[in-house]
Amino acid sequence: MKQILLIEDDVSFSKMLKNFMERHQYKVDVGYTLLNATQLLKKNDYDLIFTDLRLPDGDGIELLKQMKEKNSTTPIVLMTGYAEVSTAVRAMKQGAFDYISKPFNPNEVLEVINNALEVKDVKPLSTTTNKPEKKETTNNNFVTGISAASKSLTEYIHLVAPTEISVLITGESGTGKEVVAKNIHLQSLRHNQPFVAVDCGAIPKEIASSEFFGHKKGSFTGAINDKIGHFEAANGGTLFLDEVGNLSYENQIQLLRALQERRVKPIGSSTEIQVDIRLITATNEDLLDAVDKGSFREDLYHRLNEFSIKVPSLKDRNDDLILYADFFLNKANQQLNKSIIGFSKEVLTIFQNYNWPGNLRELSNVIKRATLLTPSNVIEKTALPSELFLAPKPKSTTTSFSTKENEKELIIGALHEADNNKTQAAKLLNITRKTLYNKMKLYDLN
Ligand SMILES: Nc1ncnc2c1ncn2[C@@H]1O[C@H](COP(=O)(O)OP(=O)(O)OP(=O)(O)O)[C@@H](O)[C@H]1O
Repeated sequence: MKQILLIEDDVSFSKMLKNFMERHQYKVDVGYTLLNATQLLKKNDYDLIFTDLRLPDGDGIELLKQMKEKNSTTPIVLMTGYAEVSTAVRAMKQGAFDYISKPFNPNEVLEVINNALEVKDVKPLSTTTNKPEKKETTNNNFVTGISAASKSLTEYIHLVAPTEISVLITGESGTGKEVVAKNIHLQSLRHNQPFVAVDCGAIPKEIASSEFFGHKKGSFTGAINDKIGHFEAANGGTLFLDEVGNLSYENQIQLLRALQERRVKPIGSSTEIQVDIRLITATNEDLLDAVDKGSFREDLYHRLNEFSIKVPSLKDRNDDLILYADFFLNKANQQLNKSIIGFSKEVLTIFQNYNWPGNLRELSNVIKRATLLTPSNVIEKTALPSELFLAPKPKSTTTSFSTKENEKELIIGALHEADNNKTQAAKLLNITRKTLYNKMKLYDLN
């Protein structure tokens, strides 16, 4: 049985991790401090060391140095917080086998352990040839963020997924609306049934009904075969209509009818087909505004919007940025067959200061391009497109908050940016919540 030394000062977390590892047939000793770990290492031989980066009496890097001095071949995996990823990257250069960022999921832990033990069995690490390869540690395609905005998003997904409620997902372009829709499907009772995603913005209105409901061969010029429509294809599962605001008025009527009757009739057919679908829609437009203007039917709007979820913009998920960057880097490494291990400090600062108007899609593209352009194992500023550092994010925290003239505007701006969340707005303004309340009272902003 392989033996792991787990070094973690958080007692309940280490207990949980130990139990998990033991359930997977590893023998685990726990050290709560660096001293504790050193004593255990004197007494026992371990196949793998899994250590927190920060320990009460030192850090994982010190342990790395000690092991190196002893010419140890035991792979070391560091557990880090997201803000410490660049330190972990430095540690890997000094010989750590891998790092894993908290919070991590069980599959990631297993994958890292397997990778490390595999390398130990096949090719013991030596102190001179310790150029570790960063392995993909993320198993699925959904990263659950750690920011407050991401946490409430995850909570909403969990809440609504197991129901049959129609969900309207809103949010800027590239925030991950389709990924959220897929996730709702995967967490629903319909997860073994089809998930059919349709981009309504890409369907010309003349052929929309044939796309949605299908057609019979010969029913119109160009109908050379029978075609199954999206409703029928999604039968039993989930139909996801993206950019739903782009549907023509006529298509909206057809959609509403299909949703009310739960039956569709392919063009040219005389028989109706019963369909059982769960509907999820998404839009980056203000649909209520479209309802007001009369371009979107109010009855359809209410039908689609039994529950709505707003996917936060990347600029409002600052705490998640490094986590997503790391995820996209792993993905790009795999796609481009590279093994870049991280970003320079300067690049991370540029990422934090940029506004990301294209959200996660833009971040993913920037990282893929940079991965392609980077010849070394760390992404530097030179691999980034210049718009990232020529247009820094306006920071409401700095500037002239103390000057009375614009104080009120800054507060309004921060409240708006934080979706009226006072705690978050206070954070943006770098003042306490109490000060924010006082100032709101002063400026009559209640
Ligand atoms: N939670 C997530 N974890 C990992 N990757 C994500 C996540 N959310 C989004 N992405 C990635 O970000 C990119 C944009 O996501 P998606 O296409 O779902 O955005 P969208 O809001 O539907 O965009 P649009 O409004 O343009 O249709 C995709 O590459 C997707 O894989």
